[in-house]
Parts: sequence; structure tokens; C-alpha cells
Amino acid sequence: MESPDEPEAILRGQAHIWRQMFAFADSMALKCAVELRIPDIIHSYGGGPVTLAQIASRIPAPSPGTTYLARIMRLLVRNNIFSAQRCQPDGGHESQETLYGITPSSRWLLQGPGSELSLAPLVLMENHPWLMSPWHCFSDCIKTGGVAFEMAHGCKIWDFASANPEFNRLFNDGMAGTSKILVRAIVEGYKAGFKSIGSLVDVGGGIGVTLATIIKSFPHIQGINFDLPHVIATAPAHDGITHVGGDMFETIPHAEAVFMKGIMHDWGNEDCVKILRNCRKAIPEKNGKVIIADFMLKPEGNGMFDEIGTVLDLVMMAHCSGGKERDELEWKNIVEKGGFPRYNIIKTSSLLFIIEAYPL
Ligand SMILES: C[S@@+](CC[C@H](N)C(=O)[O-])C[C@H]1O[C@@H](n2cnc3c(N)ncnc32)[C@H](O)[C@@H]1O
Repeated sequence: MESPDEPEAILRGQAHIWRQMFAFADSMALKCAVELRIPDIIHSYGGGPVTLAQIASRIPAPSPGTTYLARIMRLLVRNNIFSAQRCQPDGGHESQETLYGITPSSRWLLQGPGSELSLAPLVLMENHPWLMSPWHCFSDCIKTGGVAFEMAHGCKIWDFASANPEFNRLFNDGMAGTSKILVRAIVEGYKAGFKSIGSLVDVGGGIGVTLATIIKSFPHIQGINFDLPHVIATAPAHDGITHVGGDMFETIPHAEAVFMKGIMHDWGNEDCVKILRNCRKAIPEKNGKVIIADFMLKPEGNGMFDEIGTVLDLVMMAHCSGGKERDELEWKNIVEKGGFPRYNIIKTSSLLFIIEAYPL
């Protein structure tokens, strides 16, 4: 094995820091491609191969800068977001032309036809300066114990959303887009669990996309979508769903079961226990249950979604007050303290796990 003091290892360490220092270039190039809808443009040509000129011709601008575009594409090809092959135009020998294509990754970035399941809204949301600025506050947070989002914006994320309709839309669209992907896996992985429920309240359900997807598969369920009033105010009507505005720290509408996706990881342990206790009051003692769909941290794991866990944990640190990802033991502790001594953990085919918790 190479010693860490070998000149080669030291040089490789330096190269590694260069790459890490500019890791944001990857997400900024990705964001640029999504903003310009490059995946959709290539998809409209049957997924490629397409020339740079063909891509540029579909960008809505009088004369798009193709030299900039080529450089963005070069990095995205290197990151396997797009594929590239070289060809010689007209059989000539002087210059080679690059032809671009879609990859299994860029399929997840479509926003037009074929985009039913898309991560594009989340790319735009997470990389917006509003959500990027708290990342600059981590060292101050460590020194003072403050909350990054509050340091950057002077208020909690939910109050910022309430006061800023554009951020509210950006956030809700990002959540709703991702939900379509994750809920498909939840519905698939928890069929028997949903079949036995007559009514379900989705706590922090956003604009109702998650619950609408569940109810499409299980139309016998009466759904209540519950979120803060400013979110409910923008929620479209969905068949089989009643929207209710309120605060989960006050009271939660009654139903046979409570569903919560991506809620617990927004909050610290004490707040989670408060929410779970209110969930317990909202469901029948006998046969009631809480269905938590959230991430399960496995920092050393080598599963497909394990690596993103430590990153998502910092996303929670950047945006939420006390939010964090949890490993199995941490989940056990808050679920039990919240009044649910019995629970099962079910893995889905997405990055989320289901924790099905019972009051008895
Ligand atoms: C991370 S989002 C998850 C949205 C949705 N469950 C999903 O997975 O797409 C958290 C949601 O919790 C809602 N929320 C935050 N504080 C709340 C409160 N006190 N009562 C009810 N909902 C709240 C937010 O408005 C937001 O819609």
C-alpha cells in the first residue's frame, strides 16, 4: 500500500483538494442545464446524438453563446450527466464535432414531455441563492450555536416561505416534484399497510401531491392534507382530499392513520417528540398508526443512496432549525419517546424508509 508521505500520494491529495474546492461547479453546471432545459432539448431529438448548434438553436435567446455552452457541456459530460461522441463533420479531417446524448442521469432532469418523474424542480430549488446562502454560515453556527437559515435570512424557513410567495412556490414545486418519485416507491413498498386504512391525514403534506398519489392507488381512503395556512392557500383541489390549514405543534386533524413524509428530519428530537405526541392524539389508540417516510442514515453503508445521507444531513442543517438525518437507534429513541413503543421499519426502492409506528 502507498504510504501517505509518498510524493505521489501528497500530489494526489492536492488534486483532491482542487476538486473539492470547486465541487459547487458541478451543481452550478447542472442548474444551468436545467434552466436552459438542455435535457428536454436533447430528448426532443430522440435523446441524441445532437450537435451543439442543434442544442443552441432551441435555447430561447437571439444568439446563445455556444462557446460558453460547449464548456458547460464538457463538464457535464465528464460528470456523466450527458453522453458525448466525437465525429468528423462532412467526412472532413480538420475539426471534430461533439454529438451529445441523454444518459440515465439526465432522464431525471426532464421538464417537458416524458418528465412525469423529474428532479428538475428540486435542482432549481436547492441551488437557488435563497437556499445556498445559509451554507455559508456553518462555521458561525458551530461557533455560536445559531441556525444557518436564520443567520442568512433573519427568520425560520417556514416564516420566510409565508412572507415570500415566490420562495413558497419554488419550495412547494421542489417538494411536489420529488414527491411524485418517492411516493411511487412508497405506494409500491407499503401496499398492505395502505389497504387496511380508511382515513389518512398527511401532516406537512405540502400542496397535496403526495396524498393525491396515494389515494389514486387506494381510492377507498379518505384523505386530509394538512399543512401551514400559507401552503394550503396555494394547494390545488385533488379528488378524495380535504385540505386543512393549521399548525402540527398545536393540533392534528383526526384520522385512522397519520402519514408524514420528510417532516421529522426537518426538526430536532424534542420537536419530533412533540409532533409525535400530537399524532398519537389524532389517531385511535386501537389500530391507529403513524407512517413516517423519511431517510435512514447509514454513514458507513455502501447502498445506492447511503452516500447522499451525510449530504442530506447537512441540507437539513442549512435549512431547518434542529433538522437532521437519523440512524436506526436515533429513530427508535424519538419514536418511543413520542408514545409509540411498537414499530416496523420497511425499506422502499427509493431513498426513503417507512417507519410504521403503533401506540400499543
Ligand atoms: C420538507 S417539507 C415536506 C413536504 C411534503 N411532506 C413532501 O414530502 O413533499 C415540510 C412541510 O412541513 C410543513 N410545515 C412546517 N411547519 C409546519 C407546522 N408547524 N404545521 C404543519 N405543517 C408544517 C411545511 O410547510 C412543508 O410543507
